[in-house]
Order: sequence, then C-alpha cells, then structure tokens
Amino acid sequence: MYEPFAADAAPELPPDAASALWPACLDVLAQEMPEQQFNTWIKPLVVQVEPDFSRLTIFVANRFKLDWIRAQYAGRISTLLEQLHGHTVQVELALAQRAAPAKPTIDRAAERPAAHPAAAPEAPAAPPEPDPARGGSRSRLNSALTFDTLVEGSANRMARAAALHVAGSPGRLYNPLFIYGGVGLGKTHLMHAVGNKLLVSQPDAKVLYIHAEQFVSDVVKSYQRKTFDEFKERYHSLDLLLIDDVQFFANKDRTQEEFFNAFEALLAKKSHIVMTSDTYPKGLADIHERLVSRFDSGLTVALEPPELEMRVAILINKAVAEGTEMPEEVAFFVAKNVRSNVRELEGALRKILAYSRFNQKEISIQLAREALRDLLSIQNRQISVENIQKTVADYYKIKVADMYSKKRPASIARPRQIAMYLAKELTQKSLPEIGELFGGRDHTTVLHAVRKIGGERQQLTELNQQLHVLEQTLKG
Ligand SMILES: Nc1ncnc2c1ncn2[C@@H]1O[C@H](COP(=O)(O)OP(=O)(O)OP(=O)(O)O)[C@@H](O)[C@H]1O
Repeated sequence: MYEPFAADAAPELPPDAASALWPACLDVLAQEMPEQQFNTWIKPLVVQVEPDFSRLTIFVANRFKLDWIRAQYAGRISTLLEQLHGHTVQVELALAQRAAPAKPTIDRAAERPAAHPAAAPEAPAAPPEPDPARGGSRSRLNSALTFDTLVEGSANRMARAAALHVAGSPGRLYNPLFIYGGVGLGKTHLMHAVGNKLLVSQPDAKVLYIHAEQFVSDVVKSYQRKTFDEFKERYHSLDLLLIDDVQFFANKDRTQEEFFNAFEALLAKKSHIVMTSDTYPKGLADIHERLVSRFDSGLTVALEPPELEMRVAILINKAVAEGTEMPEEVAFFVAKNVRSNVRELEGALRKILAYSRFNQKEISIQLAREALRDLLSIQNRQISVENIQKTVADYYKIKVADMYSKKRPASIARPRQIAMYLAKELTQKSLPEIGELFGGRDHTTVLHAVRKIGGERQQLTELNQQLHVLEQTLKG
C-alpha cells in the first residue's frame, strides 16, 4: 500500500521531547504515504496522549473510518510510535462523538503542515495528570458504557444486578464486588456502568476507573519520584474505585502491598471497590493470600459467554446504535456462528456493516456469509466438546459413554472431570452448556471439576503433563 519508512531512518526522540511524539509520527507518515492518502485518513485525526505516554488514543469520526484506520494504519502507527519513543505506546481507537474528551488536550494534525519533518511542530500540551477528582471528567469513565447500553441475559444477570445495587448504594452490600469472566464478556463495560450511574445520582462523588497496569505504573512512578503521599491522597480519598484486570498484579509485590493499603483504607471509610479479573479470586496466581481472601470477602460474580438470544439482542442493539437495521434472521445467523464473546460479535457486526457499505448491498444472510467468510471457516475448525470427550476417553481407556453416565468410580469420574476442564478451557461453551453435554449435569458440577483440575494442575506435574498432551492432540 505504501512504502514504510526504514526503521533506522525514523528519528529517535530524546525523552524530554516525548510530548512531540504524535507530530513526529505524523511527519514520518507524511513522508511515507501518498499525499492524498495522508490528507484523507491521517491528517484529520485527533489524538490524546496519556501523560506518561503509555497510551495514545485516536478519535475517529465514525465507525467506518475507525475500522479502516484500524485495518490499514494502526499497526504502522504503533510501530512508529515505539521507534520514536523507545517504549511501547499502546494505540487505541475510539469514536470521537462518544469517547473524545470534551476539550481534547490534543494535537490536531489538520492544523499543521503535512510533510515537513524539519519544521518541528509545537509540542502538544499534555493532558493534565489524571487525578481522580469530583465528577466524571477525570474519572476516566467512558460515558458510552452504561447500564442502558448493556444487554441483559442469563449470562450476566447476577453480575448486572449486583453492579446496579452497588451503583445505587455504594459502600454497603457487596463490597468489594469482584467480577470475573473470559475476554470480551463485558467486565469493563459493567464497571464503567457502575461509575456512570453513581455519578448521575452523586455528581460530586470521587470515582476512578483504572486498569491494573496503570495502577502498577503509578506505584512505580511514586516510588521513583518519592511521591507516595500524593499517591495515597489520590487513591485513599476515593468514593468508588473501579479496577480492571487485577490478575496483572501477579508477582508485583510492592504494587500488591500498595493495593492492600488502598483497599483497607477505602473499606474503612465505606468507599466501594469493584474489581475485575479473568478468573475467580482463588484462581489468581502469584497474588498474596491476604489480598486474595480480601478480594473474595464481598461478592464474587461470574460473567458467562452470552447465550444465543442475548447474542441476537446485542447484535440488533449495536446495529441500531450504528444507525442500521439488522434483520432478525441475519442476527440469528451471526449469533449462531459467533459464540465466543461480545467483542467478537461486535467485530463480526463491523465487518458486515463495512461489507454492506462497500458493496452497496442490503444486509442479508448471504451478505453476512460473505463478509464473515474467514471467521466462519475458523469456527468450523474449532474443537468440539464431543471431540474432547472422545480424546480423553481414549487416553484414559474408558468408554465415551462414561462421559455422560452417572457412574462414580474414580477411574471414570476423574477423566470425566478432566474432559469438563478441557471443555471449559478449549471451547467457548458456558458451564450449563458443558453440563448438558455431560449427561445433563448441573453447572456447579462442571465448575467444581474446572476448579479442581485447574488447581491440581498447578501442583501435580504428572497431571500437568497429561493435560498438555491432551491439549496438543486436540489442537492438532
Ligand atoms: N451485555 C452486553 N451488552 C452490550 N454490549 C456488551 C455486553 N457485554 C459486552 N459488551 C461490549 O463488548 C465489548 C467488550 O466488552 P468489555 O471490554 O467490557 O469486555 P471485558 O470482559 O472487559 O474484556 P477483557 O477481559 O478483554 O478486557 C465492549 O464493546 C462492550 O461494550
């Protein structure tokens, strides 16, 4: 498409010039790309850079442009930023009307000449240090992620109800609220919804949404700069702390200690804490026991992969939000084929919308089939529960029928538990769906098996090896 700038030709910025990062990136892109492409796609971009330059958010006017920029340019931008800054800079894309800050503290490419690398533009003003303050603007909340835009289904009913309760009466029941589940199931959405709802009823509340990695980085910074008092003031004074992906605290002792202190301080003053993780508290690896037990001391709720009807509702709602109508039969077709998580569902929807616009065709099952060609062929190759049952039965020399039977001798029950564990690990099926496929067992039986085998795997080398062999066999 265009000739990338040679890696060693990209000028490295001195650390103190980091605020000129985006302009420098633009200069390189302007040289690399045909002028018309640059002017159409890159020049109008508005960006926001995190104060520590760990992340750069690109705001784009509409979904179509967002998809295009993500597909065509995001990779190159990310590589360039890393070359220029010397560290990884996470690149994110967001819709301008929904997520752009009211007054972007940003460099606007359109205000600068397109391709004059020598004429170093004025450094953009860095956004203020995101101190949590009263009200929403510095809470890092995304105002688009609310309870209104969250579709309810049995997969998230309990978590949603608990989150609603916390938003209505923070500091009382369910403190901390610990939400766990696989990728793209709505954990972050739910957290933002709690913060946004609380701010509607209490606009002065001190709310902060933060990713665990950012917390780690704040701890490191306050260490380096000896600003622990400020750090404490910032975190210990909150009314609501929303902290995402706490599994990232693994092996970070100092961070865990600081989080423990913040946790105790917040609970003592009846502030609320909501956390998310990819696993339940006891499943967290390399996190201190005293922290794990505190994570589990309020309410722990799971988010399951959405069931079919919920996936259909999500597709239809998201299409409406994009200004398009998706016929129900198309939504069912997509929902039947994209089962893993909501993020993938959104991706499928974006592909269908883009495909329909490009080809100027109505949305139909045929069009969806064409737009999702690649994805559908991958789905067909996915591991099935039936295959897992057969492979595990062969390996442990039991009958496949024993996978569904009620027999309980250990020689049968254990392989069955192993198969349940693998079904949860390697497929996108929910616990109830797996239970159903194992002779109509209850989802709690499956959960017990998943926890037991997962826990033992950490301790028993032999079991770990067996599981490894089974996984390799199944993945082919
Ligand atoms: N029930 C739902 N209704 C509508 N949209 C949803 C729902 N659940 C998730 N989403 C959307 O799916 C996308 C992924 O959700 P989110 O980022 O909250 O997932 P996550 O569980 O935090 O994933 P990860 O672990 O990868 O961070 C978001 O755009 C979110 O708005």
